[in-house]
Amino acid sequence: MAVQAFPAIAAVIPAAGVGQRMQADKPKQYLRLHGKTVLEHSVQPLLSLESVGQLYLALSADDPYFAATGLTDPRIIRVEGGAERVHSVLNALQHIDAVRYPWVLVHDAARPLVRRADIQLLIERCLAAGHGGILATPVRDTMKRGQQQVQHTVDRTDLWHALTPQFFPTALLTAAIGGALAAGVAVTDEASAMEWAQQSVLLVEGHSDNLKITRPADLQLAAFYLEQNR
Ligand SMILES: Nc1ccn([C@@H]2O[C@H](COP(=O)(O)OP(=O)(O)OP(=O)(O)O)[C@@H](O)[C@H]2O)c(=O)n1
Ligand SMILES: C[C@](O)(CO)[C@H](O)COP(=O)(O)O
Repeated sequence: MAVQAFPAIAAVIPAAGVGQRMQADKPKQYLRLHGKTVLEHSVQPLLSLESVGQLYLALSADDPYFAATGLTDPRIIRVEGGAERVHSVLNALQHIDAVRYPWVLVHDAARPLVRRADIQLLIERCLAAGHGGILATPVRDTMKRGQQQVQHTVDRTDLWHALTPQFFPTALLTAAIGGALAAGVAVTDEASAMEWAQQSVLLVEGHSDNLKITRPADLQLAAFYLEQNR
């Protein structure tokens, strides 16, 4: 029996989106990428961690695609998604026994290139710090705010792209998301809710190829990255 290096961890995969920006004939998490669905690629690195005891997959109630994936790991528990990503995540969190699984990883189904090593680094850094955190990459371009015209340049000092997974104490995160939603706060990632709850959030630099499949060109880019010796 291998010694468990980390405490028991639950994982949540929000996978109930329709992928409107992808303009595809099915939700982007079910598009094929190197012989597997995007979802399978996104889930595999989390399932490869012995410390992940349960993986909650938030799917649309009428999802007709999941059954055809190769995802049969007994740790996978299907739950119903919600109107927005945050509702899918919260519904999954509310199924977790936070005593048995005191920590939770939340990872987008649309991020198929996440590296196992980056997930392990996130967990190690957060456990050492004693609070949660996120994988992120520093912004490299000059950033502008505006619509048709530039309003102004945004100072990019200490500016990061938030990625996933995001890793937090289960009970704290569940309470923070519920509170932030009740307060009318826009919660587009788990860290937004933890910031609202005035909890510390660690920034852990991950690889910039951990992209979110969002628009059509992203799938080709993901395939290109997979062909590199990563
Ligand atoms: N109601 C929703 C909306 C999104 N997601 C998931 O949240 C992740 C990130 O969201 P996003 O990239 O915005 O996916 P979609 O909402 O599907 O994309 P779009 O906004 O283009 O429709 C995806 O894995 C998506 O499946 C979810 O579980 N439940
Ligand atoms: C959670 C996330 O991937 C972090 O960057 C991002 O906020 C998801 O945003 P989306 O609009 O739901 O794609």
